[in-house]
Amino acid sequence: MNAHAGEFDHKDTRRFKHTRIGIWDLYEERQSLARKRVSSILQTYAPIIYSVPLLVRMFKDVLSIKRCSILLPAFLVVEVLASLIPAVSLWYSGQFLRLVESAMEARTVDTTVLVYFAAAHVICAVALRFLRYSRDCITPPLSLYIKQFYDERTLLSAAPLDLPAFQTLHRSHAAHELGLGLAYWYTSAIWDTIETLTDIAMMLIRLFSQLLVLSTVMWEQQDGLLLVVLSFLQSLFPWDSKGKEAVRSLVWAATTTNRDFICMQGLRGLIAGPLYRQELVAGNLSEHISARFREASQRIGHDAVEFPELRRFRSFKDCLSITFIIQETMYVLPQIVFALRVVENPMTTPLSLASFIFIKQAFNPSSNTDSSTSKMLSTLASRLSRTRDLYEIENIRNEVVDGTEPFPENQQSLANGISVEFRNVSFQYPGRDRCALRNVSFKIEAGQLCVVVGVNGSGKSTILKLISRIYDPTVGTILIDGRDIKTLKLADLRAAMSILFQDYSQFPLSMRENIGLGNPPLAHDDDKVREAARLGGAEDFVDELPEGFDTYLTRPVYDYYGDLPEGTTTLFGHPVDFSPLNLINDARISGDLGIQISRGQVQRLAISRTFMRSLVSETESSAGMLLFDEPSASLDPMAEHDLFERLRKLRGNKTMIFSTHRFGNLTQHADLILYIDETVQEEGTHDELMKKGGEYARIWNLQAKPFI
Ligand SMILES: Nc1ncnc2c1ncn2[C@@H]1O[C@H](COP(=O)(O)OP(=O)(O)OP(=O)(O)O)[C@@H](O)[C@H]1O
Repeated sequence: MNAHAGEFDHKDTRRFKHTRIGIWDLYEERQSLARKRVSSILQTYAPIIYSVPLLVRMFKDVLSIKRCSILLPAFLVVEVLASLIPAVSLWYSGQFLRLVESAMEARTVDTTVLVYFAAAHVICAVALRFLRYSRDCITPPLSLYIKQFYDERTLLSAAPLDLPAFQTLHRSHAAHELGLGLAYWYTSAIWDTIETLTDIAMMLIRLFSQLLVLSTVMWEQQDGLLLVVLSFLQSLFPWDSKGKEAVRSLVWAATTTNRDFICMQGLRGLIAGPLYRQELVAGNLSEHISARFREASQRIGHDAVEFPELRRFRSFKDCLSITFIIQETMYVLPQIVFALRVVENPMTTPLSLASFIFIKQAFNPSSNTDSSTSKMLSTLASRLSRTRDLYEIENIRNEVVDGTEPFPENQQSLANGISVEFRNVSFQYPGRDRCALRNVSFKIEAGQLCVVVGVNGSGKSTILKLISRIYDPTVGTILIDGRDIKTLKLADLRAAMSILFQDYSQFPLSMRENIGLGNPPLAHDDDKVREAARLGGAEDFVDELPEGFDTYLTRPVYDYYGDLPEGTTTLFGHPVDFSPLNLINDARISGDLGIQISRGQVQRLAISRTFMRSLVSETESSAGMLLFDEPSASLDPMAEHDLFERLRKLRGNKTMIFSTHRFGNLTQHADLILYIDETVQEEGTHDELMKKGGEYARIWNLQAKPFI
């Protein structure tokens, strides 16, 4: 779609026409018939016209790559020469045609000239082969360097994005592709665009040079030029409508609100996604899903398809419209003109039949690939849009604005903890109507142990996310050591605290790196990594893994295999068995070979990462505040008990904030308990809140009851 975000207001019925196509709602910009025709041509060439600045930027960037500054011009020179050769060849064919015509009239032929033409033809053919060979030599390194350059550049642009910006990116069109990781194939868009652009440019050079040659050759023939121009125009514009969609406006969008179709797509994703398979099998869900899918599909009927399919199917009838019939006629226009002129002047044929056939052949769809022109252009449109997406990533700005003041002023002060104060803070997640936090105020003094408790969805995690500035409050102020959090440099703020999120993840890296990333400056220090693993309770199980700390649980690289599946035999009877390759991997890097760790072990790994930052690096970079969001959710009671013991012993005077809905282990040691439900409902120590007999006391008693 060519409309930019914000311009497309489908509710504006004066500008946009709404059509229902099966389950899809199509919104198209209204256009007059004349505009529609222009627009159909524009639609074909518009991607190039609109993208000129983007293309200039892209070529500049590519030329700035060291080796490409030579390879790209060389590639273009070879391409230009190769596309001029058909014109040279055509010139000789024209001369040859004249020779034959005069030979037929005079009944004699000059053999020297004949040999000269034959030799010229052979030289053209050899030169063309040589140029194609040169192109094949230049293309692989050129495309490789370009891909590598953009691969790195995209990764570097996406890496510093904060969470809101990244989520915005994910909601956008680009993210759909980006979701596949900053995939290598995605960055190939640049090379694909260059290749398609070159193909189109060369096709135009070929056509124009042939036009020039033909005009010269046909100059003296009465209707020669007219027929040359008519045939040329056919080649230039995508008049042919065979199998193509009906003309549509440049600005359009299609959406569906059909719940059955949406559900069907969801079920498709559920079946395809490796993440869900375990639960599908365990929950015996396959039959249910199949039945749901069939039910929904039957309800929708034949319209249960993606929009382009449905649109193509429906637009068959458009192919019978008057416009399309006129277009078809355009194809045979040169023949009609030729026939009419012959009928008009039967005695003095304005153009010989041989010349006419010659012109037709010069613009023959199969020899000039003009039938694929529109296909090339539509391919270019999609490639350009991928290229634009790629550049868009660089333009995305972080939503959490960096502060300017260093923090803390004195690094030693971190050892005594950091204070946090919320003043009338409210927060609404982007796209949500409801507040996750409403008018929250509290103060946690430096060095205090604070436990935030509350039921599911009460806003506990959100408090921690605001303290670490994953998001900024919608209203209100947060003070860190008495200073507005927004004024502090983000890097300093985050270095001064360590946070373990509830939705921690296991990175697709080795165990060592999974832990080491908690504190990158110390990641190379094996002793520190091991110590962090011990404190986080991960050391024992990591040691038992096949490669110990070098083990990868998920292999981040895919292997590629031939087309014959494992277990079959080749034509010569050799069994196809890829297991030796697996063994190589087994020795080097395990991943995806059946190694799985439990959820609790993944949590221990994440805790070890937090320890790496907060406790191991006492001297190098000390964190003054430790934030833990449900750190023991997947731990067994022993592990939970040990973890809290270790944490309390190691924390010294640092501020520690826990979020939990399990009250027992921690709350009794807390200096401050915040009972949250959208806002602070109760506040105090365990004894104070028990005495108060409010909601905290009620839930505590509820949890303690089975043990008393
Ligand atoms: N990324 C998000 N986008 C939109 N809404 C969110 C997001 N994260 C949380 N919410 C919503 O904000 C509210 C508070 O969520 P929060 O995660 O802070 O609760 P919690 O008390 O930590 O819950 P739990 O005990 O289940 O972890 C909930 O209604 C939740 O649905």
